[in-house]
Amino acid sequence: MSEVREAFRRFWPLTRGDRKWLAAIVACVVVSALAETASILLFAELTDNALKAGSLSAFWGPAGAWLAVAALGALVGYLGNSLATWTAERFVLRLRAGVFRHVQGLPPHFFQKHRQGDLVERLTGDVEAIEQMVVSGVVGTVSAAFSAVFYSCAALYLRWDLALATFVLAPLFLLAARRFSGRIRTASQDERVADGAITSVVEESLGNIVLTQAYNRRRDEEQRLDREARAWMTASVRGARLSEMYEQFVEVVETLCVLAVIGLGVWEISAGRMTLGRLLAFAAFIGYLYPPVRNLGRLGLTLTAATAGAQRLNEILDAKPAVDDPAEPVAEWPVRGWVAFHDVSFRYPESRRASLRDVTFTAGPGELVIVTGSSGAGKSTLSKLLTRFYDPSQGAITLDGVPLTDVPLEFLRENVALLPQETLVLSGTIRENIACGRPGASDEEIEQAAREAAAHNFITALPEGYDTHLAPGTAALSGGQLQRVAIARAMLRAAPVLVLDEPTAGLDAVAARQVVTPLRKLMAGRTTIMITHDLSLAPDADRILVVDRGRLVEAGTHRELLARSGAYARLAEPLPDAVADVPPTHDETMILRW
Ligand SMILES: Nc1ncnc2c1ncn2[C@@H]1O[C@H](COP(=O)(O)OP(=O)(O)OP(=O)(O)O)[C@@H](O)[C@H]1O
Repeated sequence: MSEVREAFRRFWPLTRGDRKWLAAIVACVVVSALAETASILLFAELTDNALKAGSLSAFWGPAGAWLAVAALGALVGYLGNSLATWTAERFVLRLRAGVFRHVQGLPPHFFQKHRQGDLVERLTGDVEAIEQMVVSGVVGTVSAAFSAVFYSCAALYLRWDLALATFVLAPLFLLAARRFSGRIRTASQDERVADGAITSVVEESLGNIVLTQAYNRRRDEEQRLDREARAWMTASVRGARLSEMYEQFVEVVETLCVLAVIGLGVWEISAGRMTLGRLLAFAAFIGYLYPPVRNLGRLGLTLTAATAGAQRLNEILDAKPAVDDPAEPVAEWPVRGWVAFHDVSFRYPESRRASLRDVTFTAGPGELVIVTGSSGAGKSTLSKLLTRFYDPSQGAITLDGVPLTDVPLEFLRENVALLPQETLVLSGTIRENIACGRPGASDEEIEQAAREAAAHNFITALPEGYDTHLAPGTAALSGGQLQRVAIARAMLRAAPVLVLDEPTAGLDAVAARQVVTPLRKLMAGRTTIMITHDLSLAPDADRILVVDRGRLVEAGTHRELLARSGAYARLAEPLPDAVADVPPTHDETMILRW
């Protein structure tokens, strides 16, 4: 019960703004129940006065009134149900948007911990389960309670003694619901977890289809899906079996009640204490009473099933963003691009070892600072701190002398552009993919950026040119081409500070060279921090920083560091002194001619 209370405490506030509609829905339900009560009483009158007496003149009055009451009930029922669906969907819309907004602000390690399919399930199935509890559940409970009270009162009004005799069996319904609720909740929780696991397996397998096919992993993937699907089947069958058991048990209790009413009725009629019309009306009230009582019992089950969804959603909502907007942000200013790390140390949440220790360096406008080092040394971590995915555990990072923690997040990310290791593609056309660098950019500006990124020619050679559709994981462009689209996006962003994380990773030598020229254009006049293993641009760098196990072990120019014969010299060993000066290949020449 405390879980239900907790779920309400958290999600009920989301109905703010719609509560007047909830009240209107309940009013519709009350009017419908009243109309139904009136119809039954009119039916009794018709039976006793018109049917039994065979009098047509006694028929018209009650018949007309019954028709009017039925029409009113239908209209109000239609209004109430339409309103209920609209309000419920608005709640789902608001809740899903809120959870999605929250998820979007969560740090990278959250997404490493949660499988995508599971998150999808939480944003769809679990969100709807909460609606079932908070909106439909509340409306359903209030409606069922009102209806139950009306029909009970009507039955008591007709024959209080008979009514009390049949009510004795009512607690059986609630007892049954109580008995089943715990087990139904566990089954529903298992079903949701399994649902998420199935989505995850499908998504992961299809997203990795090349690996699956190339390494003949189809059978393994099928087995993985089969395992999850069987877990889902078991949970789903168990849930359905329990619900069905409950339903059938309730049917038996209902039959028991009906038989009791008929038995008592026959006795009363034979003793001349009741008319047939009254008995039929009484039986109808008792019959109408079952669905609301039954619904009240079932609502208990819905509630327990929904708490499973609420717990899963709470897990997401309780995850905290790693960074927040500053409480007192500095006013925006024309950023020059002075970046400084002051004794920065950083440990990932839930990690025991620091990934960066006492890192200090500066980079100024127009400078290229290359950060290199062995794999796992902490280079990408440095880029995550500079773009404020995380804040340092110790020390500070400043932009033009202002601590990043005082800079509004959106403004920071407008001025510090990141080109991450994996080329990121949005679902949309090439034009939209470039334009997301600066929303609102004109077609001319987009094409100009593409020209500078040496992307214009290959884009216009595509059948649909700039309107070619791209989607994550399915882009029909080469790695080098995608990287140049990303460079065009960064060109358009025109941020004073650039963070390039392995801009040539995954590209072969030719593609890498094709990217170098646009990269140089992109970096011109900006503060660039390039994280890379590829030292072909090292001779151009104003400073090279060598990171090893989280520490800055060397800093200097290419020549200075080579002369020192230390860590950098070992990293650069296989390379000639100035690889960047090699004459262009045939493909490079083609690119330069574009
Ligand atoms: N989310 C995380 N949680 C815990 N530890 C992490 C996380 N991400 C990275 N690390 C650890 O931090 C250290 C530095 O990682 P980082 O990705 O910065 O290395 P890198 O130098 O960029 O490596 P590479 O060149 O292979 O990309 C590694 O030991 C890594 O295991």
